[in-house]
Amino acid sequence: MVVLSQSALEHFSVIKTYKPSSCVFSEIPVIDIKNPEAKSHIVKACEEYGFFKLINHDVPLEFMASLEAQAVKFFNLSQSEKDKAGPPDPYGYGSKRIGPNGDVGWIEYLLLNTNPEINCQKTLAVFKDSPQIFRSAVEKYITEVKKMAYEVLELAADGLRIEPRNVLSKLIRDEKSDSCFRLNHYPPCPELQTLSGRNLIGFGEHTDPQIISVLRSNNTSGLQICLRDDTWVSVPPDHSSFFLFVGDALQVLTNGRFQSVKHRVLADTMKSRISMIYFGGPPLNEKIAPLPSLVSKEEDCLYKEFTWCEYKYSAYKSKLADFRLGQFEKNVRSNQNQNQNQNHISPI
Ligand SMILES: C=C1C[C@]23C[C@@]1(O)CC[C@H]2[C@@]12CC[C@H](O)[C@@](C)(C(=O)O1)[C@H]2[C@@H]3C(=O)O
Ligand SMILES: O=C(O)CCC(=O)C(=O)O
Ligand SMILES: [Fe+2]
Repeated sequence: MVVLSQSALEHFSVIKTYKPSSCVFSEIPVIDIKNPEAKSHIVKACEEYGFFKLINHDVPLEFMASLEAQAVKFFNLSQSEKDKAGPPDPYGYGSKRIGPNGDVGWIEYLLLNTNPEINCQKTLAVFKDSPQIFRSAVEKYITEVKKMAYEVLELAADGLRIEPRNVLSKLIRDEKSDSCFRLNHYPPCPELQTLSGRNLIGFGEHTDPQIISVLRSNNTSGLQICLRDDTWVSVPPDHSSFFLFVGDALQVLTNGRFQSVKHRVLADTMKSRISMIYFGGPPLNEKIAPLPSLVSKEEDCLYKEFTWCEYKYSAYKSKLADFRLGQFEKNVRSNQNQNQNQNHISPI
């Protein structure tokens, strides 16, 4: 990614934030996956925040480190080399532009389908003499993270007392599951120092459309989540743990009992942030609707049924900050309420 002069920054969004010390998320739910009470802790965190930190997992730290090293190797290549893995369609390398509808951020990324057969040739080709090293680092990491995500969804089903316990996990375990994986790089932006009290958006606010997202980053901060009272809080980084996000599809499956969490990433002046995120999605033809065991009366059912393909299609027509679930609610909210993006983002 090319380093830009300050005048060139004007295409990006900046926001005013509170002093960093006053908005650190100190109450972040930390869940030990091996704790016998983990199932109820997961349910509580998904209800209250749609987000939690997971510790004591079995994903080997060396898998995280090897993949991070491969990501650094890729992002350190020249711009012209990286561009050979783009543009994202949606898979492949992208820089600054996120999605097809005009969103931009201080970011470059690689978006991959978790099925290695789909569309990753152009990315592998960039690794010239060592594509197999990159591919194996991605596969080893994803295999372990998926196992952990299945277990989390099974614990969530136990905590919700729904049966069978794989009712949620089977959706992302299916060999046709439409899951994807993203490596993000947020370069440092020294020019930010002159924009006192303002922050540059790395990845704009949004909810993830899938069932569950599992994020791991290096030790650089930047991730923020939006609490129920609409305040943004910074999540202290922890490179050996995972951060899990409830996605829109899980919100629908639980009839709104779990809520997808709005999150965003701010760029840092000095440090590079590298993150890797697994997005567990259902098969394209899977019908998504509130699970009958979580809806006591028909009139309490909050969402219309849709296929994952329909939701994904509509997501790709939306902008990052749009409230994508609105059109699938049974009692469609007014346009004004549907716009959740109430933060004041201004060009520089
Ligand atoms: C602006 C967009 C990028 C996105 C597709 C979309 O049209 C709206 C949802 C975005 C998002 C957010 C979570 C994941 O990073 C992602 C891969 C996804 O599934 O939905 C991205 C999409 C993308 O970058 O292609
Ligand atoms: O890079 C990060 O830390 C989060 C990015 C994110 O939310 C996403 O890729 O959907
Ligand atoms: Fe996200």
